[in-house]
Amino acid sequence: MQVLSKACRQCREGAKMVLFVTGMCSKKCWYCPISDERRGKDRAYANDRVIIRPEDMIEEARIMSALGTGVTGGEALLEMDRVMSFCRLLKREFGEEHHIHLYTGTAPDEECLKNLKGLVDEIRMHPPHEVWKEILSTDYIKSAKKAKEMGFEVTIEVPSLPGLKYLIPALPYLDYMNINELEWSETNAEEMRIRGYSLEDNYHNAVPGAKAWAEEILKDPKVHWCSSTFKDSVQLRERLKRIANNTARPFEEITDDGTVVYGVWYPECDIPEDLEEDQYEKYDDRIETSWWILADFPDDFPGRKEIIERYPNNGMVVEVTPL
Ligand SMILES: C[S@@+](CC[C@H](N)C(=O)[O-])C[C@H]1O[C@@H](n2cnc3c(N)ncnc32)[C@H](O)[C@@H]1O
Ligand code: SF4
Repeated sequence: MQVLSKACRQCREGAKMVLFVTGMCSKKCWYCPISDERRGKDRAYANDRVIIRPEDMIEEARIMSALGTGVTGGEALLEMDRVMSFCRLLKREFGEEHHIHLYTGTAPDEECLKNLKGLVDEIRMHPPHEVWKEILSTDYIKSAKKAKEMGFEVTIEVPSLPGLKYLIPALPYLDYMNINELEWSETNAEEMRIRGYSLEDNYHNAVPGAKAWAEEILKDPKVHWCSSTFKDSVQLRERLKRIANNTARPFEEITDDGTVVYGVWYPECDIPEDLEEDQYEKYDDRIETSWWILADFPDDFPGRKEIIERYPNNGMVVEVTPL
């Protein structure tokens, strides 16, 4: 039976915050999907929120009721002090049980692991594609052995590329292996085309054939396949639902996609007396209330009316429907 890591289980529930420590990285993986907006910039984000002060990160974790955090980048370990102080803060605020896994393209040595001990629960290494063939003679295996000895959970996570079978001998040194469906992005598109890869369709950023490369290694129960649709839809949707449950106003409806829906009325008369106070919010030019009140009783609300669907907590507007 497949064994799923704690980090992956929390991610599936939308309960893992993504902590992007820095966009800096000295490696040049041709398939790296990091966006131009983030790549090479020393700026930190908690999910999509820029971190100006550490409290921004705590606020983001709180708003989604995060049970854990995935520390990523760029190369997070280039900013060791920042990683340590962010993780320390998260553990202090949310308790030891707040599960932290850290992505790295490096093979952390003993000194680095000592710094992370007690702050990070799982080390998730990404040996670049060009070393897969000789994986057993790389520092990634040395690092995996040391990390396990020190009590970390140890995972290798790589994108699905030809040659995954070369990683099979690494499995005994690991707790888990994660194969990400190869993801197409604006920043790796040119390199993908050079290698003859194409885009599945206009709606998904998956590359056809990527699952077939993983077929053999996936027979091992330690190995987990993470599809790009899963990342784009399930993970995001579940996180939005958690944020919506914490932030939606009493008159907002939470959808199965984790968005919120409400009505907007630009009034041409006074607010009807039977509209209870917690059922609306008043602004200079408009009233926001339940969408169905405006849709079911249009004559009680003369003036322009519309239904808004948006990401929770004042997020991006998805749809505006005039009534
Ligand atoms: C983008 S990296 C950033 C963190 C760190 N620099 C590293 O390489 O692990 C995060 C994860 O994405 C994976 N990855 C890299 N390129 C990918 C691609 N094109 N599609 C899917 N996953 C990819 C890596 O294996 C790694 O596990
Ligand atoms: S190590 Fe990670 S962030 Fe750096 S180039 Fe490779 S995939 Fe991108």
